[in-house]
Amino acid sequence: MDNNMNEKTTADLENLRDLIDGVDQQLLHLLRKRLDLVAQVGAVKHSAGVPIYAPQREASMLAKRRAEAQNMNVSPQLIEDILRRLMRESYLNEKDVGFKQVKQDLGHVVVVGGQGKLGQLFTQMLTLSGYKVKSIDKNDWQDANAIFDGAGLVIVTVPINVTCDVIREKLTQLPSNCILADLTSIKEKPLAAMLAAHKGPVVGLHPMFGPDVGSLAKQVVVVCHGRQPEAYQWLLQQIEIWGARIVEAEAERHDNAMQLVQAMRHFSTFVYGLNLCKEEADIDNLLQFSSPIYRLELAMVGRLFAQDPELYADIIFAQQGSQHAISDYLDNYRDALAMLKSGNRQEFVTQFQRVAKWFGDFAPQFQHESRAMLQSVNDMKTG
Ligand SMILES: C=C(O[C@@H]1C=C(C(=O)O)C=C[C@H]1O)C(=O)O
Repeated sequence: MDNNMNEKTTADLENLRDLIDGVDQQLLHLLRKRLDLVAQVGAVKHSAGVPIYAPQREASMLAKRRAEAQNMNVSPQLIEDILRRLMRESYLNEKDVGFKQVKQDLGHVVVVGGQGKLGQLFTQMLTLSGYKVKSIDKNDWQDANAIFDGAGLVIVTVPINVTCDVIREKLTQLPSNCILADLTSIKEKPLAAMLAAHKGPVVGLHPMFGPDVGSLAKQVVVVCHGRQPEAYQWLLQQIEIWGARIVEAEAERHDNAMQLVQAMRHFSTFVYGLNLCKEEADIDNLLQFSSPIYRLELAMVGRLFAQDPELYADIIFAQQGSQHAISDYLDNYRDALAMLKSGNRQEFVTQFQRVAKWFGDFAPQFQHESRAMLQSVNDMKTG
């Protein structure tokens, strides 16, 4: 009765609500119990070196709970949603006990760009796995010799536009058995620069996530092999123990995909924001009228502008090829606009059907996936 003073109520309603409060409190105790068990799982995994994320266990557990829910006349989707949310919590909690250290006799790790957000994330994950990590950043190069001496792994994670220069100018004297890796979101040029600068093991990595993920469970790390894969196999295993999936790719193909997945995507988001700004759209007002999908879209656009412009400039300006992808988009936009201006409604329907056919089974799959997202956006609403 504390905060629902203004909402209409009756004695019957209050009685039922007390019972619901009791059930929710029991749920809370069960959650505590589950978290404690998960913490024990985390400790066992830590000593056994078992990955934090166990997809087969999850699938079989979900299938059983869904079947049981059905028998109890509970929506299977409800229990699945709840368990998925709980599993997300598990990944975070399992992380607290640390991770098994795959490579015991490495020497230390140097993170070049250790002050950056991704550098900090990898430093944290490596430290949680028992490695000694030293960081070197813009202003520390006078201490370089001491920092690199005895390093077993050097990870470069500096802005894209200086990555190759840093590799070429600073990383030519590494110990010969040291692994040289980078985390840049383009792969061809940094990989070539690393292979030229260093004669030992080389690997290109691209973590396909931002530094705010919390846990690496289910995230993807792209690997482009450079030289002596047997020497850095342990690193890939270590990343898998953190919960991520390793996807091998050829550098040129990866970079081509990034023109669409990153440069084009972020650029069109940027233009969307620019347009809202120039049109002096009233965001408060738009939100008042927003459908869940608009809210989600605005969130995806707005979150870009909460981040570092340099990072996105880097991604968008990194590859010449991105300009072609973006120009093609503009051409298609222009053609579509001409179709609209000419009032050719039939042509719109025809093109729509063409795209739908091209999406094929992905269209209904994406509709299903996005339904869950839209519902949770709606759940987030308060007043
Ligand atoms: C708890 C575990 O770790 C993860 C979390 C799970 C959960 O919270 O139920 C299930 C599988 C794993 O992805 C486990 O392996 O059992």
